[in-house]
Amino acid sequence: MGDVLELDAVSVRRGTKMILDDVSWSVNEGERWVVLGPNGAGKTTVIQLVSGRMHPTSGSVTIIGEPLGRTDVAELRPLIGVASAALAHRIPDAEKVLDVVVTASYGITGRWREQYEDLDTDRAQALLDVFGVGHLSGRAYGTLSSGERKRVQVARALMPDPEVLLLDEPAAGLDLGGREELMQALAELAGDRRSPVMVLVTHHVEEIPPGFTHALLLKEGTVEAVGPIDEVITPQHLSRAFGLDLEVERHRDRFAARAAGAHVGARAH
Ligand SMILES: Nc1ncnc2c1ncn2[C@@H]1O[C@H](COP(=O)(O)OP(=O)(O)OP(=O)(O)O)[C@@H](O)[C@H]1O
Repeated sequence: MGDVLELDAVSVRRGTKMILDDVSWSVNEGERWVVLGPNGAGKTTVIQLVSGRMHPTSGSVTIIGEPLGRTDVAELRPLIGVASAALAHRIPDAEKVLDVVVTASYGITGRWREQYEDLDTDRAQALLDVFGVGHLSGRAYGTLSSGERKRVQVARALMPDPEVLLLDEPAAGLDLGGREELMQALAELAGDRRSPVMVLVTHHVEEIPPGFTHALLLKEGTVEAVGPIDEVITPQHLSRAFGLDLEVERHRDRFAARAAGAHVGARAH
């Protein structure tokens, strides 16, 4: 099977700063990837490249078999669903939740005069239902909690039935309940073979949903480790990437990490 996404020796430079330095990565059909690394490691830059929103300074990017630079990105965009804080900021507060999702068929935010087929509204409602926010479809987006908004954003990203789903920190800012509900919904999505290829960016191993198969671990714009998730999410690799001695546990399908030697009650009074 061919690569769905590929970075080949990609570097991105801004001024004198190398944001990505010789990064190679390939994503195949059926895979669910987590892109992990500390602040500033280059995770969002990777997402911008593979969503066709940025070109590399050197190296090549291939998106769904099409080389970036020799392809009309406008044609590729509907094939790539993205949920990110940057895109979420563009959703008007007054927009009805159903419309937030339905407008994604046309790659726009803000419903204005477009006519939608019943089929589209039915699909949007079904996606909201899958993420447990179907009962909010008539509400204004601005009235939702951040957890509810995150789920609406993922439903929106899935609306055009993309071949790739890119999720940039989908659990950021959620409380424990909100995070766990989102993890469950993403785990179900990851476990469904009809789902698109998934790439999820996070700083936290606790935010990797069950069913994710591979990981790309970045450190200061370079690849610290890449491959099957069990080979990448190890104390050695995470300690090097985050620059401190870490312990990593795996319980069933979830990971947890903490500083080595950190024990409850260890703080002196
Ligand atoms: N236009 C720019 N000019 C200079 N530096 C930039 C520019 N855009 C991004 N950077 C820097 O590139 C680095 C990588 O940014 P990126 O947003 O990809 O990291 P990240 O891993 O997503 O970080 P975070 O976890 O904090 O969101 C950061 O140090 C950032 O400051």
